Amino acid sequence: MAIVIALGSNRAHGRHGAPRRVVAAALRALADAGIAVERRSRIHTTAPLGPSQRRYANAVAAVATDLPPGALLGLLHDIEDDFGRRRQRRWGARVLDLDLIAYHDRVRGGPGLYLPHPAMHLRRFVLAPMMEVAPTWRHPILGLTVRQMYARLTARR
Ligand SMILES: Nc1nc2c(c(=O)[nH]1)N=C(CO)CN2
Repeated sequence: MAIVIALGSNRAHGRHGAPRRVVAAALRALADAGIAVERRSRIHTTAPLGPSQRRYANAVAAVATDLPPGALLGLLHDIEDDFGRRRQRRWGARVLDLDLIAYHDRVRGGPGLYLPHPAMHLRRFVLAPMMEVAPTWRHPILGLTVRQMYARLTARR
């Protein structure tokens, strides 16, 4: 069981600085917002998926909170806004992206929030850091652990 948030940045922030520092500051912002960060991965530098040319800083956090998923997502959006994220360009360079990846074994099919995150099992930049914080979490639809999903992704290439 785990509530997992993925953090990503590939654009510097005026005050916080480079993407790695943005991610570190965002982890602190979660704690400041009352979200207890139980485990956090190290900050990975990852090749961009999609059109952006810039590398990302990515991390995941396993958190504890009494907030239900929708309220937690709202809080994540508030933190993104505090970091000056602009929402217009899909998959453009971004200061801070916070995704709710998993909420224990909750399954939810939108609108606005899908659980688990529908692409999590295909994204190395989510699964590699998740291996550090929740390798035994099991995907409630696929029936696979993080370790198994990561192995499948790695075997493909
Ligand atoms: N490596 C990497 N690539 C991405 C990422 C990300 O966080 N890391 N986020 C995206 C939009 O959500 C698009 N591409």
